[in-house]
Amino acid sequence: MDTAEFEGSAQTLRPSNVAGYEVESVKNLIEELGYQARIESAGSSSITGLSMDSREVQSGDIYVALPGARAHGAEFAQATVKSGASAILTDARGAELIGELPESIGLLVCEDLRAVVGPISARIYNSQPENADDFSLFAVTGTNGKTTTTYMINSIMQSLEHTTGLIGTIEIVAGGVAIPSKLTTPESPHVHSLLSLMRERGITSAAMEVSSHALDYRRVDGVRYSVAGFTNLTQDHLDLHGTMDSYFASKAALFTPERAARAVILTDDAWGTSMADSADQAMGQSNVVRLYSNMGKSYDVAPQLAENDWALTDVKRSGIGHDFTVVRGDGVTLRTSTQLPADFNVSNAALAAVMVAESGVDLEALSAVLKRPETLTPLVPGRMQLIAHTPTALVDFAHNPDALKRALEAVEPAEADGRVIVVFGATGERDQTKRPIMGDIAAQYADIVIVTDDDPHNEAPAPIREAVEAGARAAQEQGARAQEVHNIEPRSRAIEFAASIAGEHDSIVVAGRGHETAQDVAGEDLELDDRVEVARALTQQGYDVLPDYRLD
Ligand SMILES: CC(=O)N[C@H]1[C@@H](OP(=O)(O)OP(=O)(O)OC[C@H]2O[C@@H](n3ccc(=O)[nH]c3=O)[C@H](O)[C@@H]2O)O[C@H](CO)[C@@H](O)[C@@H]1O[C@H](C)C(=O)N[C@@H](C)C(=O)N[C@H](CCC(=O)O)C(=O)O
Ligand SMILES: Nc1ncnc2c1ncn2[C@@H]1O[C@H](COP(=O)(O)OP(=O)(O)OP(=O)(O)O)[C@@H](O)[C@H]1O
Repeated sequence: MDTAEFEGSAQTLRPSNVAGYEVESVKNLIEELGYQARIESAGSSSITGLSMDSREVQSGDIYVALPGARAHGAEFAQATVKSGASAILTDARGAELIGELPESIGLLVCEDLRAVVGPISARIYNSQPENADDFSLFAVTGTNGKTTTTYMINSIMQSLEHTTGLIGTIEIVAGGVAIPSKLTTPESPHVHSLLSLMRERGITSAAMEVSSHALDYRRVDGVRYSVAGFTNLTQDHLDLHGTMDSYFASKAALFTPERAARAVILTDDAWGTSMADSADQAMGQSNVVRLYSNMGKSYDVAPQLAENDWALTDVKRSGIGHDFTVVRGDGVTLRTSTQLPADFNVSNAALAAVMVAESGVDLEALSAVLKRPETLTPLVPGRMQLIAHTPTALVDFAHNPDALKRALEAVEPAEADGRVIVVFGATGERDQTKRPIMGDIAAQYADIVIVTDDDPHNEAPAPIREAVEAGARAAQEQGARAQEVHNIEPRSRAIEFAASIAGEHDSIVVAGRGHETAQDVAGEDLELDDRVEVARALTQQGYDVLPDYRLD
């Protein structure tokens, strides 16, 4: 693989084999999709790319000027002419805003812009050629576990000798080469250009995180996954979705025949069951697979399984992880293990294994690679990432109530005098209702609660901390476990404090920021890597840390 050719970001990289399109053919495609479009000006330049952001327009692009929450994309259309745009696709209001355009630039008007931009991107970039079954494309959605599960799928597919791609929160990787990106799920023009680029470079399997934002903003329209998986649904992102029901509806949109050939749904609670029922209705029962994982714990009595459903059994603690088996209703059995800590990683690993099994790979080959302990133990940066053994110190990305609870449960010290110490905060300008709830959970599952800043963004940090602290103190008053609740900023000092009070038998969890290396405070990115801070603070206290984090 030629790494030099990947220089650029998900926002700028384009496949090379792109046929040109005329404005007329884009109009025809919109009509084929069942929407209306009208040509204001045919223009004279061929369309070879697509962009939804004026700042990313490249020569030959059709610029899709959308109305947004803050601006109308049409306000930036004139700038795209200078960047070499061939045409502009906008709505009637956008067409008015744009004003005069040079004759060579096409202008197409349609009122359903978000609905058409994905399929148009798919066509322009030919991202999923018809009858091409040589590419396995996996999608994972759910509140928590998307990144971890996609890393696990990626690792399995690599073990099966595929050249793989990964698209998600931490990074986009194509054939081992990282491509910088801004979003968990990039905008649809980027998704389609990346998929096409991956095909061009000989990649045969990709795993992708699909956020609820992506489904709401139609970033994966025009993509059809071989297998789509669901992890779980718990409180998060209510600032966008308003209610859990509407959050559920956003996620359910992935499990439709247009978007996925097959679905694997973790069915551990009422949301999982509803998701599987909804998928049954949309995709037909034979294409929907239920996976019963009992939240990552062994079933004493395995549930009654339909022929194509799976269940987790025989979970046994092994090192910091677990050995386990997944069994299908028809008797197929896969025994495997993961060394990533926590019950939820057993669920994630089971989901990854079953999604790959359901993608049509050879089950004997799969069974063989799953026997290797490393297959389901990829390094997932900032997810339950161990920094030191004594005391146990982990950096984790838990930034919502369920993840925090389950991360804290997973680090319960083995020794009677061991305590759980948690350092965390809440993000500014996001779901405010989470703040006291996370404080409450911390006080219930930790002995020492240290509230600090997460990414305040443009919100004042002190009131965010106070809201979290109030939740912890209220729980404490009701007899929760926490002996102490502290409110300390900045985050590095909170981590230092945790290290300074930690005894050898304690567990420290620094939660919320995971792999992130910059903290957004009032629009300024301050350098901050929890893993480095934890290592530094523990080293100062005379504790040893894992080799990757030893200071020179
Ligand atoms: C809340 C949210 O998701 N907003 C998305 C939305 O923005 P918006 O409606 O406010 O757009 P706007 O700023 O009014 O601009 C309108 C249009 O003008 C364009 N524009 C704007 C300025 C300019 O100079 N030139 C230009 O072309 C914009 O690209 C946009 O198309 O539409 C834009 C274009 O489609 C998205 O880029 C933008 O995502 C922003 C960047 C974002 O940060 N989204 C986050 C919250 C997100 O999607 N996160 C999820 C993960 C969540 C999780 O699981 O934690 C993700 O998948 O990453
Ligand atoms: N299956 C799970 N159930 C509950 N919590 C989980 C699960 N898997 C991971 N977590 C917790 O959620 C955090 C985020 O995990 P991960 O990054 O894999 O999920 P994600 O869905 O990609 O999250 P995000 O969309 O916020 O990036 C982890 O650090 C861990 O605390």
